[in-house]
Amino acid sequence: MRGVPGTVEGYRALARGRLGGEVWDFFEGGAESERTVGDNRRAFGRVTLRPRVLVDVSRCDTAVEVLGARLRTPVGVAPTAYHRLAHPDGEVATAQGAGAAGALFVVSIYASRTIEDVAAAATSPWWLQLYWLRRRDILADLVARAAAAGCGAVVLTVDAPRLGRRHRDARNGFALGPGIRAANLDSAVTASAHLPAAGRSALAAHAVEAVDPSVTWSDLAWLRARSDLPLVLKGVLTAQDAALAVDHGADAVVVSNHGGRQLDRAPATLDALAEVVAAVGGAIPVLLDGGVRGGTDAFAALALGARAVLLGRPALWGLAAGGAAGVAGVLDLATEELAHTMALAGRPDLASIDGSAVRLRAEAR
Ligand SMILES: Cc1cc2nc3c(=O)[nH]c(=O)nc-3n(C[C@H](O)[C@H](O)[C@H](O)COP(=O)(O)O)c2cc1C
Ligand SMILES: CCCCC(=O)C(=O)O
Repeated sequence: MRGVPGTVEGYRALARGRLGGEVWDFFEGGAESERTVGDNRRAFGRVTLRPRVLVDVSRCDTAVEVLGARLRTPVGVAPTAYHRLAHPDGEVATAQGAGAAGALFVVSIYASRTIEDVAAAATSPWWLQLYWLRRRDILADLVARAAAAGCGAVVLTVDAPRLGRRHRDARNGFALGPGIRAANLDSAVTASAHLPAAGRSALAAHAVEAVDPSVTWSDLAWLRARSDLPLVLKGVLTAQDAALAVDHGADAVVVSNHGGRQLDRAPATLDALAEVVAAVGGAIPVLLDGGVRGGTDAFAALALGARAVLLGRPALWGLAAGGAAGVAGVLDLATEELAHTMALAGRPDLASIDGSAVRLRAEAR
């Protein structure tokens, strides 16, 4: 990659220059007014850091363990669909980039490379994200394949019984071209994602067809019975659902509003984090995604109780800008910024980043 960016925003600018308008809109966009997309960022803008001084920070250690995964950094890659939209090597490049950074990679059920190809390229832990498909036989087959390939956990996304209304994609009549497909799903199931129609997103139409909107807490036992892998629920935003997740045996939750792409006016994830952490009461790890754009954001989320954070769009920017090197570049930048913030805030390891390290102002400045 020529002209390696020194900031995550720099990768965004590079990606914008490389991606077609429709793909850019698909990556960048959110639901309805995109209010929640902005709120995720604004919440980080309200954070003030409270530094401690005269602490030995000659070594700042960002290593963390999550559900048995040993990671060099608490900044990982969130599941996002169809990485070949960003780079011809798709999720294989993402896995290589995450591996170079020692970071977690959560592979989407809508990955455009096979689980087996991703597993062969991965040198750091990876998990598989699922939507609850109407075709349970396909889900059962996927979790078995993932376990055989070395997957560390299954992440069930619970905030998308149908896709959010994303006006950019509808306006663009966004559909997948013939060259990029959900490589882990039977083409009979995915055909509708390739059918363009004026004024609607083919992906949204496909989701209505493919995803089972009737699933409830009691169905989790079905998934549990088909896999010994830890089960992570992604998309929890309230204390009530956090408590239910613990009651139903979830091994972790991800506080997420899907990057503002599902329920518009859902709370910013940083604002929802405290109530989820309190409700879980230390029983299981809590992760967060949404609006994390660097190590200082990660520091704030960790201080408010997250064990780790995930990057959605920034990982796609890195991938579009420079393939595996770009993904590693984004993750390394965030991790270096985290270590730097730890040093200047007098918190040399992740355990020392507690609630006393931050304050949330009422309004962003
Ligand atoms: C282009 C794109 C595709 C996504 N695809 C998925 C997906 O397949 N499964 C999923 O659970 N979440 C998906 N997400 C949501 C991300 O996992 C994550 O929650 C979100 O991007 C985090 O916010 P951020 O982009 O501000 O970092 C997607 C997000 C984007 C931007
Ligand atoms: C049916 C594709 C879903 C991808 C997704 O979750 C997203 O675009 O946010």
